[in-house]
Amino acid sequence: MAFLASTFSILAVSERAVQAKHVQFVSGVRVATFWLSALLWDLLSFLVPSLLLLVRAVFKAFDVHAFTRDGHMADALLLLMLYGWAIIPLMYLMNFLFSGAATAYTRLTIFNILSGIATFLMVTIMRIPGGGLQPTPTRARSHSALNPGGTDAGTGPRDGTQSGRAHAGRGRGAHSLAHTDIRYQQNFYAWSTPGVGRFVTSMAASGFAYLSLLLLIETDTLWRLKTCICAFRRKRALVSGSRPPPEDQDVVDERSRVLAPSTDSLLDTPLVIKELSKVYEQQTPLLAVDKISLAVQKGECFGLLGFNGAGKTTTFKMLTGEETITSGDAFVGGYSISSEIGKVRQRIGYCPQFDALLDHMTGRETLVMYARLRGIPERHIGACVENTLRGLLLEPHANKLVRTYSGGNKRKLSTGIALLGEPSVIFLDEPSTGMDPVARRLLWDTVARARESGKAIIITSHSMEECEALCTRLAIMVQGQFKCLGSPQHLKSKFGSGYSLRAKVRSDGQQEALEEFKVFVNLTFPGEGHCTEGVYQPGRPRPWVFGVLEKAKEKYAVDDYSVSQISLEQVFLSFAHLQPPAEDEGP
Ligand SMILES: Nc1ncnc2c1ncn2[C@@H]1O[C@H](COP(=O)(O)OP(=O)(O)OP(=O)(O)O)[C@@H](O)[C@H]1O
Repeated sequence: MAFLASTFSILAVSERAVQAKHVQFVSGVRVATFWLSALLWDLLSFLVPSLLLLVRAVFKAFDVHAFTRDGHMADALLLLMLYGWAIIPLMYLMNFLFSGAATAYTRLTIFNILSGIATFLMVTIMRIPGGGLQPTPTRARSHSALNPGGTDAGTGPRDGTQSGRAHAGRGRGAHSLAHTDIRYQQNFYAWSTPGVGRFVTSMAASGFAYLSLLLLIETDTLWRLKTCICAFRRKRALVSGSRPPPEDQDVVDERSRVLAPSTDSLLDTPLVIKELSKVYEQQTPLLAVDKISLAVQKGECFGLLGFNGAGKTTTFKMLTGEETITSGDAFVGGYSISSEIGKVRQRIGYCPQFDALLDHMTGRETLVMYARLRGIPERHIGACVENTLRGLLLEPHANKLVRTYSGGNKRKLSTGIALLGEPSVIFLDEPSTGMDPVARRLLWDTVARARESGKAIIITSHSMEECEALCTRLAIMVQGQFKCLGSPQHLKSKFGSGYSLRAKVRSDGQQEALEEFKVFVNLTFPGEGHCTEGVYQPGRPRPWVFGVLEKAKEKYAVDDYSVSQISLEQVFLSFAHLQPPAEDEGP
C-alpha cells in the first residue's frame, strides 16, 4: 500500500514541475475541478488493487478470515478505500516538496513505509500490559490521526482483525474467547478497542483536512492572502522608492498615461500594468521587477527585450498568476490580477519559457484537451485543432507522443496551446527558441494573424529579427526596469543616432592596419559616434561619407564597407553597460 500510495504523487509532481498544471489553470481549469477529478480517478485506480487484495490475492491466499468471511469483505474494502481517501490527498499535498517525480516517488514510499511501521510499533508497544504506557487509546489516536499510513496500514487492520476474529468466534461461543486476550466486540465500527470506529473517523477526517488544505494552497483564497502578505511586506521590501534619474522620457510618458487619474481611455485596453514590482524573498532579497507600467492595446504586439535575468519571465509569471505580486497591480480586460486571478486566466493564453507539455499525450490529444478546457464547442474542436496543426507545420507529428518531439516542435505545440480559443491577451515567452528558419517564419505569420485579429500579444525574445518582424512597440528591460520604450523605428532613430558604418580591413595579420583605420574614422567623424567591435556609428548621415570612404579605401586597405541604418540589435547592445556583470559561476 505504501508503494501504491506514493505513485499518486508522480503525476502531481511532474505536472507542476513542467508547469503543465499552471498552463491548465491559465487555460480555464478551476483548481477544485483539477484536484477533485484527479482524486476521483486515483480513487478508482486505488479500488482495483484493493479489490484484488480482498478477492484474489493476499487476504484470500493467506486465508485471512477476519477480512473475507461473515460479510467483512465490505468492511475491509471500506477500510482500504478510506485509507485511499486519506493518503491520496496527503500525497498531493506533499508534491509541493519535490521538483522531480522519481525523487518524490522514492522518498514518499520510504515515508509511507516508515510512518506505517513506526505508528504500528508505537501503538503495539504502548499496548503491552505493564509497560507503563497505558492507557493507549488517546496517545495512539493522537499519533495515528494525522497519519493515514499508521491508521490503516498499522493499527486499523490489526484492530479490524481482532474485531473480525471476535465476530468469527461468536458462533463458537463467547466463553471460548475467555482463554485468549481477544475481547468480544459486538460492533465492528465501535469506538473502543478492538472496534475500528476511531480509525475510520480519523481517516475520513484526514482526507477532508488534506483536501481542504490542498485547495486552499491552490485557490484564489490563498492567492489573495499571499498577495495581502506581500503587500504588508512591501513596506520593508526592496522596491525602490524613487527612480534613479535620468529616466527615459518615453517610459515616463507611458507611466503618466497609465497612472493618470482619468483612465477612461484604458477601460477598453486588454492589458494594463501599473507599477508592478517583484521582490524574491531570500537571504538577500532580490528586486527582479521594479515598478513597471504599461498599457497594451488591441492589435498590438509588445516586445519585452532584456538580457538574461532582466526580469522578463518574472513579469510573465506575475501576469499569469504563477508568482505573487510584491507591489502594484495589473488588469486584464479590467480584472485585477491580485484579486480576480480566476477571471484573468479565462482571458489569457500563455506559452511559458519551458515547454509545459505532458509527454504521454500526442500533439493532437494535447490540443484537443486544451481546446476543451478553453470551452471551444465540441463541434468546432476538430477544425480548430487541424488549423493549429497546419498553421504550425505540426501535421506530420500530430499523432506522435510529445516525448518524441524535437525541441522546436515542442515550442510550436506550446505556442499553439497559447493561441487556442482566441484569448484576448497572449503571453509568449521566447516562443521561437530552437525553431528552424521555416518554422520561425510560419510562427511569425501565425502570431501576426492573431495580432491583426485584435489580440494583444506580449512576447519576449532574444531575436531582434523576430522583434522587428512582429512588435509594434517594445521595451528594453535592465535589472527589472524599462530603459526605453517605443516602436522599433522610434528606438532606432532615438538611440541609433543615424547610420552605422561597417568596414572590413585587409590587415594581413597586422593589427596596426586596423588601428590606423580606427584612428582615421575617429578623426573623420569626431564626436559623432562610437566604436563597438569594428562597427562605427557616425552620428549624422552625410552624403560625403561615401566619397571620404572611397578615397580611404586604398590607403587603409579597406576590402569592403557598408553604411546602413542602425539595427535594433545595436540599440539593444548600447544598454549592455547598464547590465551588472554576471556572477562568477566558478571553474
Ligand atoms: N524563484 C526565484 N527565486 C529567486 N530568484 C529568482 C527566481 N526566479 C527568478 N529569479 C531571479 O530573478 C531575476 C529575474 O529572472 P527572470 O527569470 O525573470 O529573468 P529573464 O529576464 O526572464 O531572463 P532570461 O532571459 O534568462 O529568461 C534573476 O536574477 C533570477 O535569478
